[in-house]
Amino acid sequence: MKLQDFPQEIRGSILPKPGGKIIYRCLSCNEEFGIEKLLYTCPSCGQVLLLHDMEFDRLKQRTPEEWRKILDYRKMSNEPAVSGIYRYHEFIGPIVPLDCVVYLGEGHTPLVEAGKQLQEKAGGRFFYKNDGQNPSASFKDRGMASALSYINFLIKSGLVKDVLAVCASTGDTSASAALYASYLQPDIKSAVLLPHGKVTPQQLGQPLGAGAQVFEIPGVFDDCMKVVEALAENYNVALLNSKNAWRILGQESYSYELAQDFDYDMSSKVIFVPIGNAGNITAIMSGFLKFYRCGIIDALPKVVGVQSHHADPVYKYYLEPDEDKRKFVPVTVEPSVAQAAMIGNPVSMPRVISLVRDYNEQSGKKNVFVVQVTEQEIMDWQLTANRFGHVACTQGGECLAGMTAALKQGVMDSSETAVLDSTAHALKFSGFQEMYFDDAFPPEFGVTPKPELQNRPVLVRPADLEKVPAPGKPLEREEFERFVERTSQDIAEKLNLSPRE
Ligand SMILES: N[C@@H](CCOP(=O)(O)O)C(=O)O
Repeated sequence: MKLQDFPQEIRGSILPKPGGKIIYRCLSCNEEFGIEKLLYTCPSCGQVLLLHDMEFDRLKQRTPEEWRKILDYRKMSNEPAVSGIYRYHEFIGPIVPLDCVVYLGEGHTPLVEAGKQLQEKAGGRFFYKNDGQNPSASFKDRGMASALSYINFLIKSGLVKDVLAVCASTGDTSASAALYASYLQPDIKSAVLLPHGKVTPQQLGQPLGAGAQVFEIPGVFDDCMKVVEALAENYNVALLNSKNAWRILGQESYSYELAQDFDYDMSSKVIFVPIGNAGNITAIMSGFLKFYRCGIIDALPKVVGVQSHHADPVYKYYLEPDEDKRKFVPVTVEPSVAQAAMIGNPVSMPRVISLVRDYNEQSGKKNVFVVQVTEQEIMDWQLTANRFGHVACTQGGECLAGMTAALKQGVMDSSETAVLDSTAHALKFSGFQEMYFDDAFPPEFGVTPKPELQNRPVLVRPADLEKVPAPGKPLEREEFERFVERTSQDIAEKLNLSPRE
């Protein structure tokens, strides 16, 4: 819709102008720092940071009705800068001018309700939010659009130049970082660090294709992360992991979209999210809290983090009911099909601890939970979901397994509606499906295929045919007719088809 066609009272708010006052705040010592320089940890005490808008309360000058109207009307604008995560500009990056916004088609991913049969099998009503339908096929693009828009702003303001962006990754962050950096070249180049052999071939191909420098190193993600932290500490590079608080702001868009998808009614909703480096659960809680503080939603949904028993440090932390006795202990991860979340020492853990406290306090009750699932359950539920019309990745399977666990434990009840985060596209993780179908999982995964979920192609090659077509070698007419007749007969037999009357 053209700007002049929006209702008069809304027109001036469709394209937001820069505003607010954003600062970094340390989660431990509360010290505040300006944003002219990229910071990842507190220069005073070394703790992680979050970004705060010192003028956030100005957003409360608009009534909740006005906000909903503005956000809903923005949906109709074709202006690229407000077509993605910056539809929520005032909540994500209010200081970023619209001409610095990098939009590659991220955000506004489909929310798909599971069919009746699948809901019955799983025991509750649920939707998948398909974040694999982002440009680099994962939710990381939300955070990357925010981080790179901000860096673009710094470049355009002459505050930084010739940026080398670096990240450690289990595969999705690197794909996303490389994609967004390549869009902004020559001002930004990227280098990504991957744990050798622990990233799927599809994910490895993504940064290579985008022209990033790809380094594979021994160990697991946690080891790569330490190297990237050392690089960011000692060299002039821009760290693009979610330790970078701009990533968190962008990923808050997930919550804003859900609020909008449900017409701002978040009561009786349960949001399931896998926990890996813990940036996403941080962003989800933070996003809902901001909308709640402005009255845009009038209920905070329940948030349930899900972890595999092969990478469960956050689950273990919350097993201790007494808050004062809780102590965070990183774990050594074991192979996981939810490979994107195979992380034993999440960098956002201090943010999680602080936000869970805040979220529960604002909710007036315990409203954040963490459940644990097995590798077997993750695979079985991923394949089951996809048998019923979804494109869930293994992390999406982890969420559905988490929902069934939450129903059993009474964390969720049958009157509630769940939203499951399929964080990436199923195709990135098709190797795990192949292993399941071929019963080829190495024993350390602990996955035994259920025959009813396995599937394999069947080669049809009638034995009595002398010749069959081959690429570049078509058959003569009669031979070809014979080939079609015999092959269709064989398929009909295998499918048990009855001939037409
Ligand atoms: N699953 C992540 C791990 C890094 O997470 P980040 O959100 O801190 O960048 C990946 O895809 O690499």
